[in-house]
Amino acid sequence: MGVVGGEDLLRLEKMQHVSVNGNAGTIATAGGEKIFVSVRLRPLNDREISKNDVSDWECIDDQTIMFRNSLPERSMFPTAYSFDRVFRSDSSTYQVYEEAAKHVVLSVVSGINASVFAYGQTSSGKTFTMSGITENSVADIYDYIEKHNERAFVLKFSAMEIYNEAVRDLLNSDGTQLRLLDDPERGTIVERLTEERLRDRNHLHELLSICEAQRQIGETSLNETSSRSHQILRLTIESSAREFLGMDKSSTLAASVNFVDLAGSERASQAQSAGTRLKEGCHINRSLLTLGTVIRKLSKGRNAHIPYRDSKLTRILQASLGGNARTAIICTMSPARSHLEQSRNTLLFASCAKQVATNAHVNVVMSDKALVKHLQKELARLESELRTPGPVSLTSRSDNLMREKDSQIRKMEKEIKELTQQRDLAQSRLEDLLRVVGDDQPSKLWGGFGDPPPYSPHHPLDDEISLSEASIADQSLDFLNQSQYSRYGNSDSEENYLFSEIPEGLTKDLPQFPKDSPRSVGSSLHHSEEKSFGAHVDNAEELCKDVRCIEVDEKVHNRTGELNVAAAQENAEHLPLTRTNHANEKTNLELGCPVEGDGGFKLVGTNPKCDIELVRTNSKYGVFEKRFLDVQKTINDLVKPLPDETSSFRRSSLMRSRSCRASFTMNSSFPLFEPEQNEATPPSSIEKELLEHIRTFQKKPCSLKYNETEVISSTDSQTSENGAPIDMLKEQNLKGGQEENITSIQSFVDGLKEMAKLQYEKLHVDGQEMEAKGSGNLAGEKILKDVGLDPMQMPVDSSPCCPMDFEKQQQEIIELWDACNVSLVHRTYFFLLFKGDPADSIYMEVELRRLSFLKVTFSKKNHSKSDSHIITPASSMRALRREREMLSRQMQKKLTPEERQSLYNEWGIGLDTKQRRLQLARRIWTNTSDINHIRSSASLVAKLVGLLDPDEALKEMFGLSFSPQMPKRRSFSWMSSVPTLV
Ligand SMILES: Nc1ncnc2c1ncn2[C@@H]1O[C@H](COP(=O)(O)OP(=O)(O)OP(=O)(O)O)[C@@H](O)[C@H]1O
Repeated sequence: MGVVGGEDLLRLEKMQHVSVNGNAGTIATAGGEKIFVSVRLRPLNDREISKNDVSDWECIDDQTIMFRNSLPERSMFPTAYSFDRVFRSDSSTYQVYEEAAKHVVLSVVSGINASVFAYGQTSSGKTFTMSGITENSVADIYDYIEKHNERAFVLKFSAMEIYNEAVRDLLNSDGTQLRLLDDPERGTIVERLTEERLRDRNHLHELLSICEAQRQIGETSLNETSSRSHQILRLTIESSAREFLGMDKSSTLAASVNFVDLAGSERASQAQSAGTRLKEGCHINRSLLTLGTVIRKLSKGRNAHIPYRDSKLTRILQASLGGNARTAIICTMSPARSHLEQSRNTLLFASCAKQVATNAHVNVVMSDKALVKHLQKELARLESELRTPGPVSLTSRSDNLMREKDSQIRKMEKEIKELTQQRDLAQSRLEDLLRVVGDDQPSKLWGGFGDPPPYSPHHPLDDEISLSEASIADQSLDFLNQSQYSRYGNSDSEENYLFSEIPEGLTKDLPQFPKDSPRSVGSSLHHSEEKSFGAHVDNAEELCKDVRCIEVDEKVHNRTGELNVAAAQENAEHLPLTRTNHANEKTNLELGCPVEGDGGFKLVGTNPKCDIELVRTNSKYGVFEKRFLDVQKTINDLVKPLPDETSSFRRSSLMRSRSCRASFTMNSSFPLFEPEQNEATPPSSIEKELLEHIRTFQKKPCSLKYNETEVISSTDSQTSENGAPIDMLKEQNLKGGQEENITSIQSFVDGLKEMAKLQYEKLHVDGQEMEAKGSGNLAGEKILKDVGLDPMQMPVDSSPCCPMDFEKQQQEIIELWDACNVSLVHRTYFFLLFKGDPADSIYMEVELRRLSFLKVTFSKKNHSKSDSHIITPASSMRALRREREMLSRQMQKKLTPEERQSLYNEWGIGLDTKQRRLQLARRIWTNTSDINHIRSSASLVAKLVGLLDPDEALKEMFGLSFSPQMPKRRSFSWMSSVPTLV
């Protein structure tokens, strides 16, 4: 872009058009214009040279600055950054001015606001650069004025600094703090700021010297004359044509140019600041952080809230950053290796700034005289309109209009009322359903429906972090990292400003690496003072991944909310709902409890306690109990001492039961196993018979149910996706035409019991036949064949429940849980419940098969997108992540700070790191090969979810403690365990 010359000015003036609503108007330039961003590298200074520091940065061309990978361990980092212009360390300030600032600065003479900023770490050369820029600008502006006698120019100058978040007038030495006021037309203005009308350029130079003298300077270990404040020098130029040249002579162009020399970001540790310097550093870093946030948000577009008001600096510079101004930012940086991280932060800031577009206008000011003239003309036009009689008198026309409008308004009001009622109703239903589907994060679910809460620099998750001033100074100086941390993990609200907010241009400009490569560009975002760069890469990668997930997550979250609702609705439709007592319903639903109705229960709790409660409070519990006792009796009958002579018969009964167990898991009401397993092991005739029988009673309403209603307990929810297993099962049932088959552990156990009964009957019949034929052994063998097992392959003592087998199975299950992203709460329950008791064998086996099936399903990757109820690896992963977030919140609620601290120590989480709770939640249940890790994980989760008496609660959860009279399962042989199992 060239310098605005006299011809440009004339052209602009010809374009003028003036708003009639005020005495100031604007003419838009063509579309938004991006901030012009340049980078200036300074030479190594004496201090750096004396410390044998080396230069790590090089400008490889006019637009690209590159990090020289002289250190092998840093070779993984992205290295190249492109900007509008980059300047080598030997570039002169004049060159910088000419190529990076002049075109912006001189817009001011055309009535366009302009701003030039210097941004960079302390001692990087901001003041050095800005004083040269200001000087050259003043010279050029005055040269321009002198060459354009046809216009009369009025120049005014004001100067301020923001020191420790207080605004001070640099042209007034009384040091009073100035207030900021909001002017509807002019934006933020500084009250009582001195504005000197300039006589000539010397006058301006004098004032500049005063400012220099007034500005807060302090010595730090990095800069002997470090600027401790942000300085804003403002030159306002008004111009009007001296002679009438065919344009409206009475209008004036007015614009300001700001020269902004920001204070430098600094690490307290590096600057070795203390006391006053440290306090200054904190203020500097904080305001720079806000500036970074504003720039970053602007770089993403203007739809989001831009927190200009979070600092005085951004408030004052609002127009320059995203409004009516043409802006150039010069980022200064040291090439020294010791400042590597700071330099990278500067480049990231610059990359963001590059994406920001401003919307500069030509500002035209009308004189009062011209305005009066314009208004008079307008008045005359309106009067003449009034005087002209139309076909309908004006009064009656306006009356009609009024009536029409009134009726429209009434209609709309009615509509609004109806819609509001509908909305409220829908909302309350939705709320209920959301609670019902069991996500314990209502706010999170709702969060997606509204705006995210306003940004707060102090994130709730940071609440455990007590920062010393020094650490604030350090931590706040990295605008990107800081914002990442401050938002990271807050799934309740916004958590989404992380990697996604890195300007696209940056990635474009950087070397492209494979997505999964540690070279991924995102790695450049993360930074932590204490850690090595190598470590940053890993962390940043992880962080960026998370960031992506979180971003996706929020969308997904809303979607999940919808799905859950849909799922709940669907489930509700398929459940035998009965009339409900609405007064109780609300509370029960809130508790995640089933709701008792007149004739049964309206289900759908996720709270295990409520499921238990259901059984106990059910008016038909007696029926349930009787039913149970019947089954139990049947079972006992089944395992009554069998005829002595038939030890093989005993064996075969065991084998049958095992075989049936297997076939049950394949074909019974646990449809997860249906397709695959059938192919693998075709059912034998007896199995077919049993299965047919099971299907029949499943189709018979409530034949196995203890009541008219069905219960889906939380134990059904065996992956993290709330409600998903139910959906999945239902889906499959529907496909298989078994619509009424609502599966639960409860019904699973019921099925087992029923099978046992069938077996017993079958055995009884066979036994009789056998007796009749006098060949018991043969009958035993027949049965064995019927169930598809070869007695030779199944020695009687081959119980899978010997400790070795149990551990093997347990390990397998743990691995599969991990692979299938199974809910941590489910894992915990299961793990704590099944500890190697032989009686657990069948449950272990079922779990193993269920998980194997799930894993196979996951690996198929053929879920149609419309199958929203099917669990996919991605959906279960998301749900697992939400569960971990929930657990991290539970840590805050359930653990004392001391307990947390000891856990952090135990789990190797640095006490000075951020998001410790989340870190911990993310670690649990991850090391599948370490049983101690698994134990600790389970015990922690149990504590967090309030599992006070695991032994008691868990058994009920898994439907094992039906019988109050049954003692703790302590059966030590597989044989004796059979009755209790089936
Ligand atoms: N491009 C350059 N060429 C030569 N010397 C430079 C250059 N940039 C800066 N310097 C020197 O480096 C020192 C620090 O510069 P300066 O005071 O401008 O840094 P700063 O970024 O304004 O620091 P602070 O934020 O602490 O105020 C000064 O002595 C200055 O003369």
